[in-house]
Formats: sequence, structure tokens, C-alpha cells
Amino acid sequence: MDGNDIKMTGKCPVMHGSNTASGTSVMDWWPNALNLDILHQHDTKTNPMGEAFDYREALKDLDVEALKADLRALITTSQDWWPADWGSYVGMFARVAWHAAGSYRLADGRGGGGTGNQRFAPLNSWPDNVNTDKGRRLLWPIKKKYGNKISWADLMILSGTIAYEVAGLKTFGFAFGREDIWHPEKDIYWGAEKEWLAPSDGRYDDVSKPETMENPLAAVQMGLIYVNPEGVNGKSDPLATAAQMRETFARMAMNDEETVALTAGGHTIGKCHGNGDPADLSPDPEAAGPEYQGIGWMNTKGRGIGRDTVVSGIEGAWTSNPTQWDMGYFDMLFGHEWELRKSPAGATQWMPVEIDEADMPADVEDPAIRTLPIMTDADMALRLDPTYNAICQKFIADPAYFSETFARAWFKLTHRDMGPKARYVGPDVPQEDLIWQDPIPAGPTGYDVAALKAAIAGSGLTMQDMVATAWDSARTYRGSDMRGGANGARIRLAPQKDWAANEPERLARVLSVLEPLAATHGASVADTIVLAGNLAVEQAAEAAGVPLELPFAPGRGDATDEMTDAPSFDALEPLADGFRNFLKTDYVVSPEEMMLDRAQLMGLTARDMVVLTGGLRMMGANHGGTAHGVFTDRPGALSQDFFVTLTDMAYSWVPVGDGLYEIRDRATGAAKFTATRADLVFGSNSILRGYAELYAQDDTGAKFVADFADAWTRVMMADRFDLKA
Ligand code: HEM
Repeated sequence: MDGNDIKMTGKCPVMHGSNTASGTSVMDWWPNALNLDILHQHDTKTNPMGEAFDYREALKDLDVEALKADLRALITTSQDWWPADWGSYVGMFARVAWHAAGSYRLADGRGGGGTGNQRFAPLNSWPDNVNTDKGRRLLWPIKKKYGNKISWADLMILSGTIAYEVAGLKTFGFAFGREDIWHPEKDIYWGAEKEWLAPSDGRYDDVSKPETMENPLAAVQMGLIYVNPEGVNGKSDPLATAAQMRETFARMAMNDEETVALTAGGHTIGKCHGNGDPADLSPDPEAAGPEYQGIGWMNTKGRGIGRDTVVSGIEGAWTSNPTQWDMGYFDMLFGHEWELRKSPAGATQWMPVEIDEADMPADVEDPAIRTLPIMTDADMALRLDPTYNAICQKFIADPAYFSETFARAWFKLTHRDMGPKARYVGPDVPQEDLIWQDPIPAGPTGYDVAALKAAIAGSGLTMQDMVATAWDSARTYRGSDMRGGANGARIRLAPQKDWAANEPERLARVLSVLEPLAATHGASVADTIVLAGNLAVEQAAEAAGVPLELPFAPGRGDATDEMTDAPSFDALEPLADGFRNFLKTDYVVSPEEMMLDRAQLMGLTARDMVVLTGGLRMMGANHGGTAHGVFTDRPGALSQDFFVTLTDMAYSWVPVGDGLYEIRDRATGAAKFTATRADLVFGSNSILRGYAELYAQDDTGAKFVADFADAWTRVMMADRFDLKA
């Protein structure tokens, strides 16, 4: 038997000892189970770099100018194994970067080019990402040369930015700092479809109303970055496509002007590929046999490279000079009448009714041959939608403005998911503060922290007031795009001050106490809110007989309304916060799933989830104060009683409506405490119950207090990029 001829010799059909189970998983058997795995992704065990590796440190040794020079040379040197169109890879790398960055969505901050996820499934094999695998292989010699000093994520985004520079655009800047992940993300919901490019209808209430697309999705079909280039569900209708573009781009925080600039500027370089039969392509990278070495979509019959490449199935370039940054896209779009035709691959595309040979783009291999330009339905949308058209006219009248608008929008597209500017690294970081970066001014550090803390202690605020305000201020943080958090004290500003989950009246009252104290002591309000929360936790620990001193680092700043893109903060509103029992009865999913999602976004572990929920309840931070979810005869003490009660068979747990449960004494039937559904998950879920038992069995409460303090401090510090920079 040779190595290529693997046969099973035993009689038992199960390959004993050969493999761990890859068949039906727990989640398949119990689809409603909580998938706690999403909290434990990108663990140190799966990261080959080890805990000691610090990408920001490694970047300090990167020779940025040499890297950029190497990229320029790469982009202009055609490789025989994958020849460059017209001898230039500008289109290839602009698309690689755009498709990496373009999966970002504002609703949950997930997706985007910040992690290098295009290397892994499903994105590496999305139908829309055909041949981005070639782009990464073209980049490999550079990745190999610079090693760990440059991440794949940074390299992919930089390659697109340098592509635009090579084409002749003055770009707006570039920041390094995207750290790679090493296996696929488990938390990103890309849609419920089980089939690539399934019709759009499943993700809309009404596909003719783009705003009814399911949240947090931002693409019209499974496996696409945004809209279908052939029209809604593949049926050409530029005005319907325009409406879908508007919605999908808005879901990644782009307005109409940015959308037009990006699409027009995107298609100023490069081309569509559809000169062949898609049926001749090998499987996508994830499905390909080992002999393909991670490369997918290879032509198995003909040549399949150069002019015979098939990607989208649409065939042709948009402009006369597709390797140059110029106004050629508008010249072409508005200089001709267009009609629908079919590409050689059978895709629907717009082609000019008539065109002079001099305006026709050259063949990618032979400059003597002229080819017909094309427009996708999305390009025609820019001409036919009145609002988009007006923006095009503005750009046509002012080419410098077009270049500037594109350069800024490209920078936003490729940096939006990196979070605040404090996370940017490198010599080309633009000085200007941009509102979508959620700027925060540096805050004071020299004030007397102990004096401020003493003043807060004497202010009359209750433990609940202090802990709830600090929690509400910090809990907006999401690690997906590093937005939100306590820094900036945006809880004082619209829209956060008015969110129901923040209990606006109580919040206003607490702020009216804390703000003057901050001013008197020369501290920021952001620091003062966190310090008050810390004080409450320390008081509660003291009451439990486990004294505690939490670390505190001053220096948070206070943002202003002018620094705040208020509408974009709507996406951060907690609709349910199981930690603090924000109760709503119209959940789309269960409250515990909402809590899990928030925990993942906040970067918490399952243990953090357990201790934070228990601790916040003990301090009465839940809405309704001590009315429900306290579970203890000693409220206000940071004790393990929550878990003791939950794991005690002396009680029964009886649903009483409105998402609440009575905890009744089994012997007498008397109701003792009230709990929410989210509370009960800590006793009912087999994993979370394990943690709950761990705390319940420790009579001293010391482990619980220590673990709570650790989790609390990480939550309060999660957004301190000023310290981590
Ligand atoms: C409305 C949204 C968009 C649609 C429907 C769309 C559609 C397409 C299609 C069908 C292709 C051809 C792929 C192939 O067959 O090789 C393509 C290529 C390309 N797109 Fe877009 N696109 C959109 C927006 C953008 C944006 C926002 C950018 C960049 C900012 C961009 C940059 C590019 C580039 C550079 C190429 C050329 C790739 C190459 O030369 O290999 N596109 N696009």
C-alpha cells in the first residue's frame, strides 16, 4: 500500500484511534445550547506565537520604507504562475484589501480586515473572494522575508493601499497594528443560509425593502461582500441595486458620498474576470484536495490565467487605462450608452452600445488587442440613482475633490475596525483626528486619587448607584472594533445618556454628583465614574469580610458632543445585559444568548461571565435594586451567596411570567428570592454550573472576590489603549 492508497484494513467501520470526532457535535444535537466556545477563541494554545509575542513591539523593528519598496516591486512584476493583468497587480491587491476590510459591519463591529481572517474559512472560500488566495500567495515572498514583523492582516491592507499609490493616487495614510488570528472566528454570524449565494429573500423581511435585512448582516447574499453585481438576486435593475448598496454601505458606516467615491474609485483600476466556463474551476480552497496546497478555483481544463481567468464571471475593465488613477471611470460611465449582454461565462453585464476603438481597454496580455469595457449593475446604479448621480457630477467637476474623498474613504474603510487612533502604529499615521475614530482627549493624571475617592465615599451615593454607573459606562466596549467603553465618559452624552438600559433618571442624578467632584479634584468624569465603581466593589468586598484594593490608573479623558458621531453609537446600545438584568420581553434570541454575545464582544471568559453576574447581583446593581436577582440574606456583600442559592436543592425555581422566576423553599413552598432567566443559566448550563459550584464550595468567598476583582478590573481597563500604546 503506498501513501496515496489509504485503505481501511479492519472490519470495524470506525477508524479507532485515528481521529477525534468530527461528526455530530453537541451544538448539532442541542442547537439551542449556549455556544460558550465563542468566548474561548484565539486562545494561547492555538496561537503559535506564544504569550510573550507582542506584535506592537515586533513592528518597531520593521523597515517600513523597505517593505513599501518591496510591495511596489511586487505589484509591477508579473509572475508566470499567475500573470498580472497589463503587467500590474494594482487591481488584484486593491480588491484583496477591499474584500478583507469590507466584511466589517457597524451593528456588532465584527468582520473587517483587522485580524487577517481572509486566510481562513469561510472567508477564504467565499464565492466573492475567488482568487484572493492568489493575492496572498503573491504576497508570500514578502511575508516570508519580513516574518513576524508584519502580520498578514497589515500586509493585505497595506498591499491595497500601495496599489493605489502605484496607480497614482495620493493616499491619506496607513496605520500598522492589526494582529493576526490563527484559526477561524467562531463568533461571527454571516447568515443562516446553508447554500452559497442562496437568494437574498431569506435575510430580508421584504427583499424590496433593503432596510429589512436581518441584523447584524451587511451583505445581500451568503458569500458576498456587499451587493450582487448582476442585480438583486441576479436580476438587473440598477435602481433596486442602488437601494441595496445604500443600505449595505450604511451598515458599514459609509454615507452616499463615501459609497460613490469607493465604488467609482474602486473600479478606476482593475477588471472583472469571466472569460471561460466557471464549471472548469477546481473547488474553493477549503474544499480543494491536498495537491492544490490551499489554492482554489484553478482551471482544470484550459489555461485559466491571464485573459482566460474566471472570477465573478463578468468580463472586462471599466476604464481605458485600468492601471492608472484617473477620471476614466466617470468618462466611461457617462460617455456611453449601455445595454445588457452576457459575458463568456454567462454573467449579466452592461456593455457600451458603441465605443471608439481608442477608448477601449487593451487586452491584459496583448496591448495590440482592444476589448470592450463593462459596467456592473452597481456601477450603473451610480449613474441612474439621482442622489448617486449628483455626487458623480460633483466629482466630475472637481477631480481633486474626488481623489481626496476616495483617499479618505479608503482610509476609513481599511482602518474603521481598528478602533481608536491610540492603536495606530507607524510613520504614515495621519495627524488629523477623524470623528469615526471616536476621538478621546488625553485626561489628567496628576490629581490626588485618594482625595477624590474619599470625596466620592462621602458624597452620599449608594453602592448600587456607583457600581451600576461604572458598569454601564464600561460595558459598551466591544473588542470587535474596539469602540465604546468607559474612556471618554460618553455615557454623559447623547445617545448613551438616554438609553433605557442606562436608567436615564438615575444616571443623571449620579452624574450630577460625580461631575462636580471631578471638576473640583481636577480629574476627568471618566476616571471619576470608574473610581466610584471601584469604591463600591471595595466596600462590597469589605462587607463580605474579604478586604480588597483594586488597581486604578488615572488618565481617562472626557469626549465632547463634537467628538462624537452620535448616530453610530446607536449600534452599541445594550438591548439586554444579563449581567445587570436589563429585562426586555421582546428578545429576538434568549437573554442568556444576548449576555453571551455581549460577553464575547467585551472579551470576557465564561468564568468572567459567572463572577461578574454573581457579583453585580450581590451589590444590587441589577435594575430594580434588591427587588430581584439578589439571592442573598446579606445584600451589598460581595459574597458567593448567588451560587450557593443557585446550587442548593432546598430550593425550587418556578417561572412566574415576565421572564422572572421565584426561588421557593421546597419544604414550605414560600417564595424566598426572585431570579431572571439569565440568572438561572448559571445553575442550569452544565459548563456554567461547574463554575458556579466552584464558588459555592468556597466558604471563605476569597476565590470569588479575587476572580471578580480580576474580571472587573479588566472590564474597566479594556479600552485603555492610551496605556497599551
Ligand atoms: C457596490 C459594490 C461593488 C460591487 C457590486 C463590486 C463588484 C465587483 C466585481 C463583480 C468585480 C470583478 C471581480 C472579478 O471578476 O475579478 C470587482 C472588481 C474590483 N472591485 Fe469591486 N465592487 C463593488 C465595490 C468596490 C469597492 C468599494 C472597491 C474598492 C474600494 C472595489 C474595488 C474593486 C477592484 C480594485 C476590482 C478589480 C479586481 C481585479 O482587477 O482583479 N469594488 N468588483
